[in-house]
Amino acid sequence: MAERGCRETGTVWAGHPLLTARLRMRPVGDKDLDALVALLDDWEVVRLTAAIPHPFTPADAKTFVAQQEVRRIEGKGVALALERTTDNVLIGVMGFGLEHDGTPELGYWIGKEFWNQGYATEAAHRLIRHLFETLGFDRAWASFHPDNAASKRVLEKAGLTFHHVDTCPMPARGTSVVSPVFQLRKAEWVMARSLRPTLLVVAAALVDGDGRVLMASRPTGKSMEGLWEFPGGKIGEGETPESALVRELEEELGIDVRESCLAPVAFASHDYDTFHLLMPLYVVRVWKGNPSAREGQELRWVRAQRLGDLPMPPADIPLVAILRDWV
Ligand SMILES: Nc1nc2c([nH]c(=O)n2[C@H]2C[C@H](O)[C@@H](COP(=O)(O)OP(=O)(O)OP(=O)(O)O)O2)c(=O)[nH]1
Repeated sequence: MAERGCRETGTVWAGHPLLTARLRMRPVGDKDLDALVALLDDWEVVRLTAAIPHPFTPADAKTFVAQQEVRRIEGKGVALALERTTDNVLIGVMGFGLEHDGTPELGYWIGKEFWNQGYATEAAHRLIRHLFETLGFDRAWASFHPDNAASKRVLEKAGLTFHHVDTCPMPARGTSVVSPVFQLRKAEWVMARSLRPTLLVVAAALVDGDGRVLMASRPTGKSMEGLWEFPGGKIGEGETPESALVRELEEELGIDVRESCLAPVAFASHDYDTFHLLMPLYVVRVWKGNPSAREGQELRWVRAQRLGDLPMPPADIPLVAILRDWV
């Protein structure tokens, strides 16, 4: 490990959940016991993993959670529950350990009903950023069973490449296997990230006479579907943020807003996996027409104090506290 990030040496967890577009990642705990058994007592999920017993019982889940707490406290590694933000459902676990050679080894599994939906890649992107940016590691690696093509794809999408092969023990299967070892260096990761575009989006907090804010659900089939966002959209070529917002509000909600009625109050600056989002937020208190859902979204008027109860894109979460003061 070269330099450390902004954390003390020996710390493997910064204390705050890691957020992705669809997931909240936080240490596993007792509240996950039932869900762990439900997802892991499944031969298809565990057959290519090294250390997960089969069958997987409630006692195994208790032992796992207790062991992970000790590892985290001792600074040896952390296992993060992958919780879906829209419904708080546990979909799998991803984490890392320093036991092998002091550099983080990634490990993960996803419950069968959540396979092939991009969750592991999404979580891996976020965990790698945590390792390099927050914890200051300069390399991460992972190995996988040679029959596990899905695991290989996840690592490749997260930017890891083949490094060497190694004999890996699989204690829970009573064997060992010659496995490919993939790795990613921080310098390569920084280079790949510098190629991502910055996406300019503009959004509005429409506030009614009762101090409620209009939120829109992201429609089915779009990224982050089901999360609640501020109406708005991408700033087109030749548009100012204000002219783009006036256009978007007409297209999405059928309302007529004057540029002079847009009050800039905050902005979001957020790293998504494939782009960086820069999004000014304007408060709008005056408009013509009744907002109606024109693009398949659901609309909801929400008191500013209750905005935090809605599942939102991670970029929007810091905006909620600011809006509470404004509205
Ligand atoms: N309008 C809006 N977009 C948001 C918010 N928070 C947030 O992360 N975004 C992201 C989601 C999208 O990636 C992008 C908005 O672009 P858009 O509204 O034109 O998006 P879209 O879903 O049609 O985009 P796409 O799937 O076609 O790329 O900004 C928000 O509060 N309001």
